[in-house]
Amino acid sequence: MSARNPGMHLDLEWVSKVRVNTQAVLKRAQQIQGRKVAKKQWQAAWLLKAVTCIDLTTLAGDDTPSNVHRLCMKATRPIRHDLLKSMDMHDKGITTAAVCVYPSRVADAVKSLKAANSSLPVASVATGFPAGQTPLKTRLEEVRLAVKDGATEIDIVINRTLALTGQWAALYDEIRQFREACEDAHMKTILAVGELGTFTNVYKASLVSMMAGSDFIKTSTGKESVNATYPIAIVMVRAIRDYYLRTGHKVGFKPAGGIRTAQESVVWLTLMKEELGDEWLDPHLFRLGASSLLADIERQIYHYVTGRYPAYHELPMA
Ligand SMILES: O=C[C@H](O)COP(=O)(O)O
Repeated sequence: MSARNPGMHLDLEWVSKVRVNTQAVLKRAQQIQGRKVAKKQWQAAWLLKAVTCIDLTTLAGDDTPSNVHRLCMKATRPIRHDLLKSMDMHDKGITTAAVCVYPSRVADAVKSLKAANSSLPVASVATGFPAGQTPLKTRLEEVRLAVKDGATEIDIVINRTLALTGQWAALYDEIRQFREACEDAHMKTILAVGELGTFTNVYKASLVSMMAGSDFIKTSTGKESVNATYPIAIVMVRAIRDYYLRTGHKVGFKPAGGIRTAQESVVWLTLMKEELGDEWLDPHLFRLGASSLLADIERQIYHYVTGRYPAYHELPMA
């Protein structure tokens, strides 16, 4: 992770002046999606880069210590060793960026990774994920407990009621409190963009979250009906750019929810490269929140190495 974003005072004048040009955003998103995809070794290199930026996630009601253990093992060895060897990448220490689990499963993940001698970070969603509709006291306690159990990254959800009713000062105060409860754990703030109504609201919520000290802003929980879309990402990364230009603080970006294909991961990397530059093509400033994306990436790498797609049993851990 990079230097933390300390945040700043709430600048309501800046927030109130925000206007987003919807047509321009849609046009830019189309341009980026239309870029020619790199082929062969260039594509394989992009896919390995994407792997290193994944927060490998399981957020299910039926999560158990054993499926969390399996997730952790996959995160430490995301691509089959022989495939990496064929690409001469077997000794590069390729892992995902982190694993991401519910607060009750943090201790399981920490235990599995420790047993595997891995220093991979454990991220935990918190603050009444996914809806955020629990009392503030409970949401704060959840953050503290996840940190106590060993989470070094906390993905908080914002209070959408406050954002939708324009209570930006109250939203800022809540996020500030979450940031304090995180202590040294890095904080990713989930906007749940599919529930914010307008691009202008998404931009305003991004700004307020960064002003309150978020280290990353994240699109979605994966549980809303609209999750990570390219137009919404354009709005959020432009807020990141504007915040950086005004304050000098670099905030990371994490699209999450519904990202399933290797091809999509390349579009996300292209978007980051074109909008924020090469520095944001790194896990300290870019994460892909996904539960099933890695399986498709490994499948495409298998195809690159062998010239054919694998049968199910050939990538059993995918
Ligand atoms: O934060 C990560 C998301 O919840 C993952 O969503 P997904 O299961 O659609 O990949």
